[in-house]
Amino acid sequence: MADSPDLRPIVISGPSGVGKGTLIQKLFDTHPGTFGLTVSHTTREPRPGEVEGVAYFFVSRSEFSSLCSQGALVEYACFSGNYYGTSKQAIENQASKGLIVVLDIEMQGIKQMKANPNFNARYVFIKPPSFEALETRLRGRRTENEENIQERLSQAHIEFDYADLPATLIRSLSTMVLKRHIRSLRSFVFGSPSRDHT
Ligand SMILES: Nc1ncnc2c1ncn2[C@@H]1O[C@H](COP(=O)(O)OP(=O)(O)OP(=O)(O)O)[C@@H](O)[C@H]1O
Repeated sequence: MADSPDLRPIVISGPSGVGKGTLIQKLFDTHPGTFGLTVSHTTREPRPGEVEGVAYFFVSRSEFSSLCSQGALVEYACFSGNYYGTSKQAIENQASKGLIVVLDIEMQGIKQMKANPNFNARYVFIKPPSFEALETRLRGRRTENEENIQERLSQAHIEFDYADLPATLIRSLSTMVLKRHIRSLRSFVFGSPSRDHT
């Protein structure tokens, strides 16, 4: 009898411009019907044409906060004042169809996932052949202005350092970061400092 397939999610991370999107597209193109993407939750307003449950699950800040405190999200982050997160349910929806979920997650999200002992995934960090190659790829994409490119390159140094840390140290740092995240989300949503000093 054949072994059952390993359906643990594959979590891809790496500095901006390294080629994560390109790689994921290639995975889907070369192995149709094998991989799946998840629909994220967000507190941002839907844009015209965006369909609930297709582009995102659109929720209020307090709904997002309760998802968080119920442990329903495996990771979340705030960009431009809006929260975005990946739910366990979204992953399970794809896994129940026999698909391997592929997630493209930035460093803060990786820290949260690694701090969660109930989230079992395979982590892949994509490194460029050199820092110069990363800069060439970022510039070659022609989607960013100079300020943006510099920001992304300095963030890349932080991500390389993180990726090179031993796994045990990453786990303990991640737990601390996760607790801090939950506290700041609570005070952002409810407008008062948290009394949780865990
Ligand atoms: N293996 C590769 N060798 C050289 N160039 C590559 C490689 N993979 C991707 N590229 C090019 O690098 C640029 C960045 O790729 P891509 O947009 O996939 O990066 P990304 O990691 O998804 O970035 P972001 O996190 O900012 O979305 C693109 O122009 C792409 O064509």
